[in-house]
Amino acid sequence: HVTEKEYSTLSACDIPPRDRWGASFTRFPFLPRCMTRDETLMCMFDDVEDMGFLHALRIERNTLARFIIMVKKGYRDVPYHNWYHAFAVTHFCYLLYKNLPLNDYLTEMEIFALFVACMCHDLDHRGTNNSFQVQSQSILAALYSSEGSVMEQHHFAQAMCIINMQGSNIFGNLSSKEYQQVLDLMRDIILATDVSHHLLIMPELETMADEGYRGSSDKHHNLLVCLLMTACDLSDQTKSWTSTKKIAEQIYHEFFSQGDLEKAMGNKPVDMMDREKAFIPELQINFLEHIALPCYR
Ligand SMILES: COc1ccc(Cl)c(-c2nnc3c(C)nc4ccc(C(=O)NCC(C)C)cc4n23)c1
Ligand SMILES: [Mg+2]
Ligand SMILES: [Zn+2]
Repeated sequence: HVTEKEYSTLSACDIPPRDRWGASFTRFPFLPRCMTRDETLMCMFDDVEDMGFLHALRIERNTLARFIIMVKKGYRDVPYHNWYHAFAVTHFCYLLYKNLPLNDYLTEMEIFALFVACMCHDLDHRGTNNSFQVQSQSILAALYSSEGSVMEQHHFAQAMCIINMQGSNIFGNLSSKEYQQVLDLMRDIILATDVSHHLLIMPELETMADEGYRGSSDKHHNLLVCLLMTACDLSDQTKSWTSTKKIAEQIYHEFFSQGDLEKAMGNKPVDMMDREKAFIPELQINFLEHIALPCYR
């Protein structure tokens, strides 16, 4: 539920982002996590406005304001997968838009779907991963384990709940064809945030990088949006060392809490989630070497 007071402040004033946040706001070194919680809402609104999506997709300002507030409410207060993660990921998508010629490679609908998927991609995360859902026989595993990507299916379902709420359907003024298209894109992109999906498509991404991107290929469009989504999801790794190190601490806080839960349930956690076994520097070098660096390269 969003009160009139909450959304009216957000949708009221429109100052250009550079004037409000400074020139660094649109550059890759910008640290989105240095903003206050209230500023993140205005910043997210400015990102959408600055990309011209309000006009292009006929979104009413109050609808966008309510949507952003509902998405923020949809995140839990867990160490890493909280609202600030969603905000940092989404702002990086804006940085990609401002610093790279995305329009040469993707349609406007794909870019918009990517941006909204960034906002929603970890909705209602509990700080535990897919294997924990199955292991603990959680409600989400009961709902989704047959199709795999348990958490990612839940994140998408939560996004659809917000979209279907009166007053926050930012896709409400799209044609029925565009509406179906953007929801299909959202689903593909959010499901692609399952790290095992990224590992699966890495060979295809390397082939596409070697052979060159073909704008005429639907497959290449799909591979590129998935790659950019992962680039946004991992974007804390592209910032200053201080920031990156602080994020790693948040991540292992979540991982070790899951490991403690698994031990309490009589199960053996994987080393990276076992605070007695994990050696963070080595784990991080492996993650950066095999997943993060190849992604940005
Ligand atoms: C793209 O989806 C996700 C989902 C969840 C997380 Cl936490 C991350 C993520 N974002 N930043 C990081 C950093 C700095 N280190 C990480 C170290 C390990 C793993 C991990 O899941 N390893 C197991 C797997 C390879 C089988 C994820 C890490 N990670 C990305
Ligand atoms: Mg996720
Ligand atoms: Zn994420």
